[in-house]
Amino acid sequence: MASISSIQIKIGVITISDTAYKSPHADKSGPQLVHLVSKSQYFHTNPDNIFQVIVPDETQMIEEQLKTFSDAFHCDVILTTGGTGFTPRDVTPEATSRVLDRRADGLSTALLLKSLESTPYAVLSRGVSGMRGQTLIVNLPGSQKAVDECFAVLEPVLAHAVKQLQGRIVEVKAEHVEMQQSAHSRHHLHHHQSEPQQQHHHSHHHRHHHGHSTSPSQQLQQALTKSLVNEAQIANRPRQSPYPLISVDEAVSTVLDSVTSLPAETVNCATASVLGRILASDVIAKEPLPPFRASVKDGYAVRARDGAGRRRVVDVVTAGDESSVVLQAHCAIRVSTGGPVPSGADAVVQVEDTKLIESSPDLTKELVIEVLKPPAEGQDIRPVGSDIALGAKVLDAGAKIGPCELGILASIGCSLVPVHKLPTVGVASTGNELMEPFGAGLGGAKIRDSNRTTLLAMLSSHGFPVVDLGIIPDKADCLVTAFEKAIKTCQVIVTTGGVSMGERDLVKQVLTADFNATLHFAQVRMKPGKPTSFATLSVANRHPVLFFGLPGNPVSAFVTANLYVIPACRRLGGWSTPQRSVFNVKLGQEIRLDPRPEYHRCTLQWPSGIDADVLPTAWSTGSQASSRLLSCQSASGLLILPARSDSLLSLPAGHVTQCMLLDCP
Ligand SMILES: Nc1nc2c(c(=O)[nH]1)N[C@H]1C(S)=C(S)[C@@H](COP(=O)(O)OP(=O)(O)OC[C@H]3O[C@@H](n4cnc5c(N)ncnc54)[C@H](O)[C@@H]3O)O[C@H]1N2
Ligand code: MOO
Ligand SMILES: [Mg+2]
Repeated sequence: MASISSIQIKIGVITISDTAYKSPHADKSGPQLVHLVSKSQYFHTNPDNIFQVIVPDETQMIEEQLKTFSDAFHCDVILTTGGTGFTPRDVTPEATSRVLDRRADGLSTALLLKSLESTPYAVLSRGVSGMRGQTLIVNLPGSQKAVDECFAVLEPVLAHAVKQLQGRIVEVKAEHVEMQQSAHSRHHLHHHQSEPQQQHHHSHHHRHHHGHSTSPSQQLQQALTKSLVNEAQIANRPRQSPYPLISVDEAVSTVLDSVTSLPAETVNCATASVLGRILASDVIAKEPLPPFRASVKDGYAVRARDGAGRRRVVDVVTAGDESSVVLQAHCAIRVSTGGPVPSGADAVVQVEDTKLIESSPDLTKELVIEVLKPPAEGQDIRPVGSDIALGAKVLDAGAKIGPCELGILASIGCSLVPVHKLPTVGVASTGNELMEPFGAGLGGAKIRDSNRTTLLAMLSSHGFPVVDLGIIPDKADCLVTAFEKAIKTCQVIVTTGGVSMGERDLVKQVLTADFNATLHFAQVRMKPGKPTSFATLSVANRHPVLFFGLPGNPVSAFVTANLYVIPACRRLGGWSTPQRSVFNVKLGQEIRLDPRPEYHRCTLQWPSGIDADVLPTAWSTGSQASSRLLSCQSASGLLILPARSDSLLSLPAGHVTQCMLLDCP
């Protein structure tokens, strides 16, 4: 029993009832389950690890909630109560079945048998059980009495089920051994007090710092509690940010200086993946263009030295054809634009500069024409390689492959090119308040997660492969689990939220304490985006992983992603000048300054005349609150405004200031 009772279980309790959803006080079974769970003798559940919600009898909302507890909160067990009966609104088993990967009917049968001891009506409960990923989900009936009875059946087996589900059987065995050994060695402890106290050292053990040996029980402890951050001691947190406040320029240079381009890979020019990529080496033409002497005009191939005058039309070549005739004196071969100029000819005369003298009676042949002006040698002929010479460098290393570059590669038959690899960028939103954006209705103090949608779309539109890392609750363990997983597949990890001064702002602590990441900066003198944090993580045999902890406010996340994340990803992808273009604009209106240098969203009106001195006019998008994403809607640029000072409170209309262009590089 002792080894079983050491397990920490994270539990989600969902009351499923229209009535309880409308009046939460009516819910007795949910609180009862929480109570039973927290006082269990069979396993430990820290109060922070019990999540409880009420949802109505709506299939989609039930499904969403099960997924959130399983996929985002990484609950070990989800217990539902209610919605298992026969009324039309009872849909819990259907919603649950839709999210399960595997069924565990034995559990539901056991619950049924237990309930049948009290009432024959228990047969009307349709609850199901099973697994979604590493989460065990069990439907319990709605009544408090049934909850008590069913929990009594579940309680003794839950911990074992969780361990099995998470593949911790080996650790369980190791723990038995370790317990026996430690009981043995405790007798000898006081004899070794002059030796280093190794048992304290594990608190400095970082992930990815292999080489420390940890005992099986320490490993088990880490597997269970994950983070080394002491998130409970909120009174211990600093009351001022310990990180220096740096300038935007310094922050941008810090980011770009710590990033080098990813190595090259060869991509096929016939695939869309090549567009927007940066060439890793020069491209040399292995074919000339044109590959033959090509006519520039529709007309007649002639010998220039024959001058003006009559020519017999001896052959015809249209584009794509060849002529086997070698042109003789005072003859002409009719040619078309792009067709090969026959040998013997050294000029082309356009049809406009000729006159028809004689044709066949059925008009299908031109027999004789007259060249009206004396032609010059080489006239209207594109020599071989005149557009692209054989062996010439057509594209430089560092060039971005756009539509024309791709066309150039096509024109010389270059099907494979070396380009810098693209970083895979993972995007997560952190926050206990967040719900999936496009799912069911909101409740309580929840808001919809918009940052992930914005950032994933922004990164994809810049051509970077993205991974949706979901919503991570503001819990150190959850952050550790999510980051560990993300590091395996992503070169860049972008989170939003959890980087400021709040007690649940744990991102930086987890990065430094649990991952030994180098935190380069965590405060930037800018509005929005002050708590923007940037860290790098060394991973063996790989490019360092870049970590951007962007602020949670939607505008702050958008602006800082443009300033830091996009340039960093571009540099990884091989861009030598990855920053957005900055140019001068004229303010269309007076703009009041913020105490911090501000990146003020604006629309731009481009001058239509040809006056070289006229600049685009910039207009504010209105309230610049960091929470108001509407301030970014239709914004073409970010005005780079200085901080307010006593002598400068606002900038007048007509003032010329710098603007960073958002809608193109
Ligand atoms: N005592 C202080 N408090 C705050 C400071 C400060 O210096 N001292 N800085 C403020 C500034 S500036 C910003 S910006 C925010 C940044 O906070 P966090 O990065 O810790 O983000 P959260 O606290 O998690 O959330 C802030 C805000 O944004 C909303 N949010 C978060 N994630 C999302 C999302 N995915 N989609 C939509 N909205 C989201 C969240 O609900 C909060 O309202 O801190 C200030 N506080
Ligand atoms: O810097 Mo925060 O991003 O103002 O809102
Ligand atoms: Mg915060």
